[in-house]
Amino acid sequence: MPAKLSVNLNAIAMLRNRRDLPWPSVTGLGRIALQAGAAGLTVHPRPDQRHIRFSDLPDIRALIDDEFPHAEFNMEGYPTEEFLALCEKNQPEQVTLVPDDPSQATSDHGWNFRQSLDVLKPVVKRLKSGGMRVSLFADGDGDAEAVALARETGADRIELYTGPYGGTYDHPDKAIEEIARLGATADAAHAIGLGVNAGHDLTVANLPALVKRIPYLAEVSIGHGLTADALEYGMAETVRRFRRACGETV
Ligand SMILES: CC(=O)[C@@H](O)[C@H](O)COP(=O)(O)O
Ligand SMILES: NCC(=O)COP(=O)(O)O
Repeated sequence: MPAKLSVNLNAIAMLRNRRDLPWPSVTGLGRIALQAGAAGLTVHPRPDQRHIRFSDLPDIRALIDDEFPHAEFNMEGYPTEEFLALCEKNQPEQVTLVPDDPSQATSDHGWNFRQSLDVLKPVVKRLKSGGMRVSLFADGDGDAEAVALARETGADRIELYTGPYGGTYDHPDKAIEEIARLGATADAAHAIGLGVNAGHDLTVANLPALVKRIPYLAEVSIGHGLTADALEYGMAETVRRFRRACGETV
């Protein structure tokens, strides 16, 4: 079963924010991605709104509801009251909780489930009671005990942080090691009924090995590498290339 592709629009929004102008359009590029067969759209509305603005969220919600009712909206963020209220207002199909400090340049680690269990449990319950699926950002370090704790929060899925794997683009031997670690973590999650997503620094080049190792991978959310390719191939053709890399026949 191919992994579903969710296109992250953060980088599009970062480009838009360079000027006080409405282009490139976040919803316009999101529409092209969905028209090309992406399964959904992902955004990470960071507290400083450096790229995705809170005002983008209802526009993306409306795009999916009005034009692509079978697509999914995935919102990522740290569970502050502000972020949780944004989730409850915009009702994404999935919320991906990440342990990011507002000062972080990007997401670069998963949850410490041993330390954060008591924080995550009520948040997961609140979001699920609001009808949203919950995924937790997790390091692909093969720690089965941590995965069991992720399950204990009540979350539906984990999202494997694939940044270290993405960074092995010029070290094939290290890529094999990272795939093994990610696979072990995924297997531990799958064995106890947790769904498995993945994201961060994924590309057309590194996706096939990940999808092959984790055949039950539910979804990959991709923004930086996909946007870079879209500058070269256009968004529609890039989405088709990434869908093929996810195992889809396109
Ligand atoms: C959670 C994750 O790995 C990414 O989706 C994250 O949203 C990237 O954030 P930036 O686009 O702000 O780097
Ligand atoms: N959760 C990962 C994501 O949404 C996009 O990450 P990246 O492809 O921008 O690194």
